[in-house]
Amino acid sequence: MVQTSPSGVRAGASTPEHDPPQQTPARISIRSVSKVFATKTQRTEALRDINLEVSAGETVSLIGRSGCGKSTLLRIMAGLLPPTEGNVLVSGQPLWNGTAVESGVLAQLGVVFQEPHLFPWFDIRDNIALPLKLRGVGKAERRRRATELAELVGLGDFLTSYPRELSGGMRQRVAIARALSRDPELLLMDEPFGALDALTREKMNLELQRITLATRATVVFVTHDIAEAVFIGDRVVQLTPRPGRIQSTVEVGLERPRPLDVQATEAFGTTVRALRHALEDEEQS
Ligand SMILES: Nc1ncnc2c1ncn2[C@@H]1O[C@H](COP(=O)(O)OP(=O)(O)OP(=O)(O)O)[C@@H](O)[C@H]1O
Repeated sequence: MVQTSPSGVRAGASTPEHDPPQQTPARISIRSVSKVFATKTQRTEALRDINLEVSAGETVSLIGRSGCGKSTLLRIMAGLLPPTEGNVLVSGQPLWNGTAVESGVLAQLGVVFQEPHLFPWFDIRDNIALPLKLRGVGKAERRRRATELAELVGLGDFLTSYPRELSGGMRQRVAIARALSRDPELLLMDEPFGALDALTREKMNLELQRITLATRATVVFVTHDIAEAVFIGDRVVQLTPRPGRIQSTVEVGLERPRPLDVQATEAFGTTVRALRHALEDEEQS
């Protein structure tokens, strides 16, 4: 386990000031992002000067106490909320052009939320294929790809079922398959398993690992749960609230694929304890 500087930027990673030439751009790069929510009566500085690089194929977990800005950061990365300052680069291309989003860059992203947001009147195959339909992909190709993805997430036998016929974990797997349907460069996940019971959640953690290893997807994963963050992440980035800033970054040096019982190992326990102490220290300061 390696803990890096409070800036959260690893040694050698690019920063706005020092852009290494001839280096493959990070899959996603958050450059000096700040976000202020302002109304007539209230001003909330949700994020201040966030810098973070995520490499291709890497999974980064974002943790922090409620209100520290995790969802705000993910929404900015997903093109749903413009930053007040700074920008997000996807494979070196700016996502934001002022308050407008570059649709070509947006097309490289897949997003999964806590609620799967499936269409009840579409069967599983059509739910998975919806982004392809919106992009004008022909029916035969859509069906082929949706079938392949349903199999990838373990739902090959449920292609013609409807969302109401599936469990919460299965519905969330449909949402993951749908997010993967466009072959995204990057999968952004905001508490995707937060509404599931503990056992289903563990199973989904394993599933996500299997899917990301199979697709080599780059993932940014928001969670409240420290153990989940460590199990899922190659790195865990801790945000601190008011304003949201990166407090620390922990490298998780556990090999993949990780079985569930990796959680009983000393290395796993040490990483979880270090993060818990960091969160407790922050609470007392
Ligand atoms: N649309 C908004 N308008 C005003 N303030 C907002 C808005 N969205 C978020 N905030 C504020 O920004 C801060 C960060 O909120 P955010 O939802 O990003 O935190 P979070 O870490 O995801 O919290 P949680 O873990 O509880 O989901 C909070 O103080 C919140 O009140």
